[in-house]
Amino acid sequence: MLIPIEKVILHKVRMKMKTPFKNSFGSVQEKEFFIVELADGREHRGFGESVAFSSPWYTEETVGTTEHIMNDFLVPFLLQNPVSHPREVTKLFDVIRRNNMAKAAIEGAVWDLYAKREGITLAKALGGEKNTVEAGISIGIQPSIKELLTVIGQYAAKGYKRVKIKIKPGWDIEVIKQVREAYPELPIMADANSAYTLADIEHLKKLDEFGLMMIEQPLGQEDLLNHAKLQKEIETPVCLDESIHSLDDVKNAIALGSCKVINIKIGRVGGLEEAKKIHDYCMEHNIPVWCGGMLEAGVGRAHNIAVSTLQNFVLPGDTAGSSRYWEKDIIEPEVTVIDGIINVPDSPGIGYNINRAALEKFTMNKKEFTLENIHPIQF
Ligand SMILES: O=C(O)CCC(=O)C1=CC=C[C@@H](O)[C@@H]1C(=O)O
Ligand SMILES: [Mg+2]
Repeated sequence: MLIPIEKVILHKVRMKMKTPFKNSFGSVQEKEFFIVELADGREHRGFGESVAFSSPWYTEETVGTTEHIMNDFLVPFLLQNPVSHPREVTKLFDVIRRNNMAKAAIEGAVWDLYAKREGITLAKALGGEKNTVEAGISIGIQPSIKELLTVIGQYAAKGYKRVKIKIKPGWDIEVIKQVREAYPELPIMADANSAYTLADIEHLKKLDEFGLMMIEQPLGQEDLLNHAKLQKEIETPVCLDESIHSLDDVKNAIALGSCKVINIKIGRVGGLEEAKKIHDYCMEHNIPVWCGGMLEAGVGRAHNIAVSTLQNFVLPGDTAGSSRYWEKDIIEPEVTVIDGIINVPDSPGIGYNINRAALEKFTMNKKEFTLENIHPIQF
């Protein structure tokens, strides 16, 4: 049976984070994004969240490109071509190259709508089995090592299952050394966001003595070959983030030996269906995966929790609680982390309600699309 989509609403939202998040590229504090709302003409509403940032420092997508691609292509195309299962959306959108974050925002909303219509949780619709997921925390670059140690202490006290520390040249070996000395037992990892090149191999080898769970994306996003060379030389497992946009990228990375761990971000890989395929492939190849974060508000967070219930998400994700970034989230209840654990909600779909008052408060503008008001798309 087709999933009837009568109306698509794109809420353009702006939320201010409690504190800026700083990595090797720069700093984010104001986050603009879209909440995609799909109405089935009955009582069900499906929600998705776009994750691209305002400028193209993480991948090439931005809030502006997401808006253009959703408004002018994806939304009209979906309204014209109803699907009977969310897995068909990936195939439908395949005629449009890349723009994975725009695709994922809409595909995620179709999954939520589908699960709600079926009366099952999104986690179950995806084939997830866990009732709880482990949460890690990602900590941006701090003004000093002393401040970093304090921030880590606060999150360690909350029971987060692992701490990710951002590194870059000049803020790396000494930082990790001091963190390790201060917290000898804490599971820690480092994320470089491509701040190094293969010429830094001897420098990166120095990280081996600190027992890191992994180093995330040390080299450039196109550098699968060099990551393979690096992985052969260092003991610390390499995890790929920015290099992975599809199952094909994962196949290449594993065949080359470029990494031992994969960070799956639903937006970066174009949606939940591709995320699931990557998960399954990694499981067959003994590559553990975890769910990366994009500083999401509640809807995106809920999708991350649902995908993390799949069996091979064996490492804690960047799925912190709502209060990590937001004074007030747009879902209710908010996501809470207790002793590093999130209870997977058991009501249908994403399992959290939209707090309409909060959503309205943060909405800058809203566009509604129906079959009657769109320009037909043909390829
Ligand atoms: O959502 C979170 O809490 C994770 C944040 C995080 O570590 C990242 C988000 C976006 C870009 C990067 O800076 C970084 C990452 O590379 O994983
Ligand atoms: Mg990363």
